[in-house]
Amino acid sequence: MTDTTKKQPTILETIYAQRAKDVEAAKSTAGTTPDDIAALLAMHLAPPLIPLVSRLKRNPSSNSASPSPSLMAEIKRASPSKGPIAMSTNAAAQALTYALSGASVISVLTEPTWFKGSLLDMRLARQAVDALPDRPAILRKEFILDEYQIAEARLHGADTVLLIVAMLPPERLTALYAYSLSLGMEPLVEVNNAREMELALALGAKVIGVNNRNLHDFQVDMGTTSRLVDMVKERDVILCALSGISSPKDVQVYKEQGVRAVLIGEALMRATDTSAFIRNLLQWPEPEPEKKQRTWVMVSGMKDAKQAKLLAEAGADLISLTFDSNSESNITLEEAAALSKEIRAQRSPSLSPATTPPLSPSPWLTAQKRNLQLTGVRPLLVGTFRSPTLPDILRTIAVAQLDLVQVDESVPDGWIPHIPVPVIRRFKIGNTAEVSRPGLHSFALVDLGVNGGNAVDLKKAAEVIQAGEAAKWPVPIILSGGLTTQNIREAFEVVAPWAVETSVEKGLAGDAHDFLAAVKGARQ
Ligand SMILES: O=C(O)c1ccccc1NCC(=O)[C@H](O)[C@H](O)COP(=O)(O)O
Repeated sequence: MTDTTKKQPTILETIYAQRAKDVEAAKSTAGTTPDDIAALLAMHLAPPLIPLVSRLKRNPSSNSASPSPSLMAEIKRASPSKGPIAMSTNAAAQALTYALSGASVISVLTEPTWFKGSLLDMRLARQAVDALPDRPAILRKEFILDEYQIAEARLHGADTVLLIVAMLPPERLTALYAYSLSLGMEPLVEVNNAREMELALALGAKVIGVNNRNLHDFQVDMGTTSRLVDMVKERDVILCALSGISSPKDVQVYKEQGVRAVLIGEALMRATDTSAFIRNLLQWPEPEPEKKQRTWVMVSGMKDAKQAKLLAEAGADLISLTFDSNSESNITLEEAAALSKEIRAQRSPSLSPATTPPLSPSPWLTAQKRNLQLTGVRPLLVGTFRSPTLPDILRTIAVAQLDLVQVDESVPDGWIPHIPVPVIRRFKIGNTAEVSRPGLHSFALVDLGVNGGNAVDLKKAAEVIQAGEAAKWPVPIILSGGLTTQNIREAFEVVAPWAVETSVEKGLAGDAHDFLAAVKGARQ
């Protein structure tokens, strides 16, 4: 017979009990014991952190006169209250979409039984956004009851963790809060009523989320946040509203009350056009369309400073010196140093204050291109290497004061982080799978593999660009090989590259000048 006097556990109590068991199992598994996790943290295997508080203060509207709240966008496949929501979600792809839509935080549910999440999801979400110039913070959204889960979170790439006041005895809450801070992570402290808010404030929490959902009975009351707003007024606290938010009206009400961030799961997971949905929900401005920039020109094989100056005056943006003893264009270190000195003395960078456009979310190569364009210094000096050693590259950069280097496939990826200037990686047209890999080379040169005059397959190069960086940004490439005064207009029409490359053959600049003139004529 069932004992009807015995109180049924709430969902929060049930999840707590299961997570306590899960933590014990993980702690007693060889390889993931607390000592193992501590050793891995001591080896600095956890990726670098970003601070939650300052990241939460930045969003696509934060420079406007009346900024809207920031977004904590949640990856939520399922939930105890709704069951399956979006089971086929790819956490990495979803994270990238959120990041490029302007989210300040990506909240990843890592609980497997009711929410169908995992630490792997969180790790992949982190990896997917890692190379973005202003990546969102990663929140481990979990039922945290033990320091072990916080250490695990940090190791797997979290910048912050959730602490639910309703679930933790006050001394546990205090200990977990302090432990999270000791690992550099300011937690998101979740409350649901005034008593819990007092506890969170007493803790000194800087980021407090009011959950509109009562985690014991699933009831969502959108007034929960509004009722607690006054308790944080005049305090150095970022107040966030969590749960049940699905319309611009919901956000507008919170904005007027001084709520600085909203955490949204289900509504985002069900949106068909996530970016448009987010912009409308938060009333963020449309991203400014990329201003059409003139196509850049790189002139390679330069050996003569006077020639370089004339070509720069004629519009060359990048002047490349070849370091390849098998090439006729090879330049010695001494010659390169002298040429570099002359070019540097002649170039006059604009000293007027930089016009810095507002930071808008964009993927890696697009951001590198934009940053280079913003330098305003022309021409930039490139060192082009064939089969170099790393010390060769480093010494040449130092002696010839190069602004960029160009390397071919012989250079291992692992060297690139050791090269102190941006790297252009040369890809042969049939072998372009890695062109848009983020976080390594800053620029991609796609070589059509044809010498001037022969027919070039422009369609293949167009496909590389259209394959898209992070799906929808055209991949900015430097198009090289077989470009002539005759086919440059067609190359612009069919491929629309960010930059094109030509070379000075046998020290004669005539062709390059003609090429630059043809580029000028062909630019739309
Ligand atoms: O969402 C649930 O059903 C739930 C049940 C029990 C404990 C926690 C639960 N959700 C966690 C959350 O706090 C939400 O995922 C989060 O605030 C986003 O809410 P929503 O925008 O309503 O998906």
